[in-house]
Amino acid sequence: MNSLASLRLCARPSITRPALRFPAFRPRMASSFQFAEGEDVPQLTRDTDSLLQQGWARDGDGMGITKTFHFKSYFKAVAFVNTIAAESASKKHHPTMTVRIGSVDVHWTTHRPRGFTQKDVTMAQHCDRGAGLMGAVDPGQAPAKARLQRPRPTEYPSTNGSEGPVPLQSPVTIKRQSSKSSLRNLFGRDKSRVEPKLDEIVETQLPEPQTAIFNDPMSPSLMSPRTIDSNPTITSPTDARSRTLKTARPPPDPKVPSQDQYGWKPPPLFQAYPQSAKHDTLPAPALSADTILRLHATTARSTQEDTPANALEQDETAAAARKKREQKQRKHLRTLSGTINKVEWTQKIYVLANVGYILQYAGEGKHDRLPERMLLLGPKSVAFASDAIPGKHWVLQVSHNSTADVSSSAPEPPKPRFSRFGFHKSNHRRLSQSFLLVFDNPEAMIGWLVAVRAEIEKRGGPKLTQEKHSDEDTMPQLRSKSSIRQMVKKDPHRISSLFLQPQNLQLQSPIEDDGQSVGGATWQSRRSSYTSVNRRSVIESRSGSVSTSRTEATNPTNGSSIASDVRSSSFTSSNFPNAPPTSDGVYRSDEPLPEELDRIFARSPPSSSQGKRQSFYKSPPPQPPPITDFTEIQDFPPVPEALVRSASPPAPNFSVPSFSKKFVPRGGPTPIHVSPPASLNGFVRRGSADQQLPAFASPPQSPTFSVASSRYTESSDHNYRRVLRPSNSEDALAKAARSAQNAPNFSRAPRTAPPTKPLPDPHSSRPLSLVGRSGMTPQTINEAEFESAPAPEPPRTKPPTTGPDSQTPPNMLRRKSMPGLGVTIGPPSAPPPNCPLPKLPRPANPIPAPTPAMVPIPAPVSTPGPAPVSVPVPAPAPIKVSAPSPATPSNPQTLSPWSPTSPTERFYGSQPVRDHVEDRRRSGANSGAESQPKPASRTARHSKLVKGPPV
Ligand SMILES: C[C@H](O)[C@H](O)[C@H]1CNC2=NC(N)=NC(=O)C2=N1
Repeated sequence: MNSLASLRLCARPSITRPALRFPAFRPRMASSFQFAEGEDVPQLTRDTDSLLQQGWARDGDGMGITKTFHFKSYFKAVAFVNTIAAESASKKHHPTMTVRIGSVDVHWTTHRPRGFTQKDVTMAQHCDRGAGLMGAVDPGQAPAKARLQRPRPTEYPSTNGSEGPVPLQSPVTIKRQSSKSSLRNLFGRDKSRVEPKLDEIVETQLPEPQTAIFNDPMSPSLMSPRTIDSNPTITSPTDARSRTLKTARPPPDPKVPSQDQYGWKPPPLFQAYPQSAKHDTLPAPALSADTILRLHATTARSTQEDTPANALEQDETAAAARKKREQKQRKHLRTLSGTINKVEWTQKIYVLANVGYILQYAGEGKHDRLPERMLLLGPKSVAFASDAIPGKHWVLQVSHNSTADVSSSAPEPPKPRFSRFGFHKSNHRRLSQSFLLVFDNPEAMIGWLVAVRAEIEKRGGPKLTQEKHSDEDTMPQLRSKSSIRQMVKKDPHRISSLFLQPQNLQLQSPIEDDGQSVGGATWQSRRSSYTSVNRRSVIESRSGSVSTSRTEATNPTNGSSIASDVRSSSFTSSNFPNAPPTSDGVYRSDEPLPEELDRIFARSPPSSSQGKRQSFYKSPPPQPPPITDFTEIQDFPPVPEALVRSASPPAPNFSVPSFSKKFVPRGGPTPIHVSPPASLNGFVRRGSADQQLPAFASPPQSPTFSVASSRYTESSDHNYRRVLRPSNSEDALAKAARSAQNAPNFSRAPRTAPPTKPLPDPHSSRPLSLVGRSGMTPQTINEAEFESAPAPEPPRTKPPTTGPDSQTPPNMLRRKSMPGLGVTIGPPSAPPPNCPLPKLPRPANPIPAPTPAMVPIPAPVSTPGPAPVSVPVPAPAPIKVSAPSPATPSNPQTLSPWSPTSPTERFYGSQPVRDHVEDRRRSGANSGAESQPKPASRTARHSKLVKGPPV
């Protein structure tokens, strides 16, 4: 392609005027600019002057600004253009760019209102930054060389052939269009091409990958959902080169861990940017996410081992043993957390390539540095808020369950592209990895969560539940989510160290964790369940979004009872896609939500079988088309939902709602609002069987919290609490509460808890929903997992909930995580609703304790259904949990621990919020689920969802 073509690809409007000539005369004074109306002239003048000093020049009419950026290669120029194009799309402000072999002319002006604006300034500044990242050079350096050294764009042997230059968009297209043969050809070509490229690269210092990488990588990556771990070495250009060479010569060895195995090469940073749907520079612990998760998992496992016994131990007698175990686990967790904290933190650049993979680059280095790590998103991939890193409240975990997730236990419907293309299955499994993206604020995390889930959904993963866009709650939701996490962690005491572990467990668990979660008797298990729950909740949150829509529908049923309730209910519904069924009345089929259902399915499955993650990932969706899935979902729904709910119920819900809202906007792709309703409807339609789900959903509704950020919290909390307590989290909740009180240190839990309220469940709010959402396969939960899960839960209070239902075990696992959630927020479980949970319920039982948080919600619902069953039981516990979370807000003690720092805390810490929370608690305590007034409305909903079963 020629430069113009490439430009066109990138820049929409302005492309038309490719040849803007930068004005010969470039006034150095901003005063000569014609600013558009409404601009802050003084500020704009200052900014403009600054730009003029950075090489920008006023355009001919003074209504715009121009600058030419120089690059050593055409590709770099294109990469730069793509970077700008991405930002333009994001900011909805587009430049006119002219791409030349070694340079790019950029012109910024505002068409409406006509004139020069702050937007132009901002974008121009972005250009300067992007140029730096892309390796812009001085005018004299690149052009000539580039031309001489590099073949013209048209000449480039792109993998595709002609389109070498346009790596950005091609990937997606390629994926879809490409067939095995085409892919292979591409790869083959790449290799052959490698040498030439290498030369170029060497010269330019660009990684060979550029051409090849782009083309190949993208398509391959697209093709394969697997996670690829690029060797650290890859990072260095040199390494990359060597790799390239190696790659090119010998076909990829399946055994070799290198990227080659996967059939594609990682793109250098500058190439990745243009393709990025999202990118951020984030702090990362020295320990890899996998390592962290493993640590947690290990702990969890140990816990799980105990789990079996735990299930039995649920009895008071067992309590002592549990405590001991928990203590041990806690120690482990603490150690882990300590380790993590001690580790050095470095800046990493994370790029979510629109091709479907997440790339991690060193924070610093050459523009063409290769990714250190890569994770290919696929239907089995899961994204959710994680507590894996102690002290970090806004951690997005993205895991690819190659093996464990879906494939192992549940049905992996579609093995997407890899199988098709003949990728090495072995690699798949090997690849499963996780990313832990540490954000400093919920918004950022959510943004990523939404984006990642959208990518997962694109790849056949569970559909993202579109969450309602309640403008209002967005912030609260997020906060609430965070609070949820905190809740979970703190509640359990575990929070500090435990937080990490659980998550890890969960993360790891997907594959292995499941067992853990299942068996996880002690803390870890619980925590893991917690985590899972949270995650689930996150996932659910999306579903929650769906549920939100449900909520609306629900509202009708409930009537005007309480707005907050409604929200909560909606959350619940969202959380418990399935829930609707249970609630029957609650969810109305008003809105058909095929998509949601599908999503739910996908999600629900996770809940069903494997621990948390799987449940998350299980999202059956991947395989089955949304609608189609629907049908399937119906089959699975009960279980999956239950699982989902149980798993993430409490937290997820909460988080989901809030997230959903937030997500929706960001997540553009998946409209939260719409889907939720559908899911609800679908659930409803599904029939009573799903009720369980609904029940869960309702708990998840904890979203109410989010909704209620103000009011919601209370009402939702109450509900959640009620529900949750009974179901999973009783133990967890109780513990959580304790922890909250005892462990002010656990800033997270406390913090998160409060915030969560706003949305669904403060506890789980953000992460969970988010997490849950990503496509979990709907796989049916492994019974084993469930069982194991239950065990863990028992240790905590949850066991009761889960214990009751052997079925719930799967849920239990989730619940484990959920317990925490539950603790934090009653309803977490609800979130999962989106996913049609296949068979979560029973397994959950074992995990009762863990699930609590989530379980609570589910429990009620689940009672009826398998997965949900666990939920019901937990209800009591959840309540406690919720109480704790609420406590945070209401209870100074709790609060102090949690929130001191986080915004969420502030939010919840606010007197009004606290009051609400306390009220909820009180009401919850009193009525448990239904009795209280405000709660009543909520309760009613819950009752719909939850009541039937558990209560
Ligand atoms: C609706 C949309 O946001 C507007 O048309 C945007 C698109 N991109 C734009 N880009 C530029 N450069 N100026 C504009 O006024 C503008 N308007």
